[in-house]
Amino acid sequence: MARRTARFRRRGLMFVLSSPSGAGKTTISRKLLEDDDNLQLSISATTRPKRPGERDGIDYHFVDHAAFERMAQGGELLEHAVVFGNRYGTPRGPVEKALAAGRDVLFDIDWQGTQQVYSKMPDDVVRVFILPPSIEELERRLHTRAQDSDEVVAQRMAKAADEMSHYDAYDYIIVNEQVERAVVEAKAILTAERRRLKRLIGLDSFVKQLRGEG
Ligand SMILES: Nc1ncnc2c1ncn2[C@@H]1O[C@H](COP(=O)(O)OP(=O)(O)OP(=O)(O)O)[C@@H](O)[C@H]1O
Ligand SMILES: Nc1nc2c(ncn2[C@@H]2O[C@H](COP(=O)(O)O)[C@@H](O)[C@H]2O)c(=O)[nH]1
Repeated sequence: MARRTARFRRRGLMFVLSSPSGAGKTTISRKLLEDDDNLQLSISATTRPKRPGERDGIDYHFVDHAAFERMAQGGELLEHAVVFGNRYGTPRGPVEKALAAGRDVLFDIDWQGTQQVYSKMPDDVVRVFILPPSIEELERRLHTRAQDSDEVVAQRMAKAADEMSHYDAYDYIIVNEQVERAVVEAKAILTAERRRLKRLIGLDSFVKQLRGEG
């Protein structure tokens, strides 16, 4: 007798990482994306100047102020905020398309953006806040990244305490001491959130089939 393979689908989720600048969001994100075919990065638009090694359309969509304003006014951004004096925003189209196709989307956005996406799509958003092991280590990381001037590093350190004050608006906290450990923890959260009952579509008929009712 042929085996019947009952199937059910899942709506994609929005996996949001926030932290003070330099705590390790980009590092952790890259490792998550490397190992996970069902996860894609939301590529933000920003008016910030490109850092050495950054590529347009891969790390960010680098746009001027007029283009950013057009996107914001035209409703093309799911959220947007001013961070460290530059504008950042999440293009809406790729996110909606991915979620509908059951793909998960990873966001590296600040607390203001997290608040906006959560208020619009609370059932789809999983919020993770990354803390550094100490404030001294955070400063060391910003300096060793060697991509920002001392002035920019000082500006980011001055904002770190304010950023961290928003930790309690998140669902999960990861202290990024050892990057491998932090990645394991982020993967565990993602795996568990993917199995949440509320994200599964058509489970009812699968269970009916299992119960011999289908
Ligand atoms: N666990 C860790 N131990 C040591 N260094 C780390 C660790 N995690 C990240 N780093 C290093 O710290 C620096 C900052 O990390 P990263 O760029 O990932 O931070 P970020 O949170 O994305 O910052 P931003 O918000 O400014 O984009 C990088 O040079 C990275 O290699
Ligand atoms: N609200 C949003 N914040 C964003 C977005 N993209 C990035 N960010 C945050 O900005 C700071 C600085 O990033 P950097 O790359 O200039 O170091 C960091 O906290 C990011 O998480 C966005 O689309 N919306």
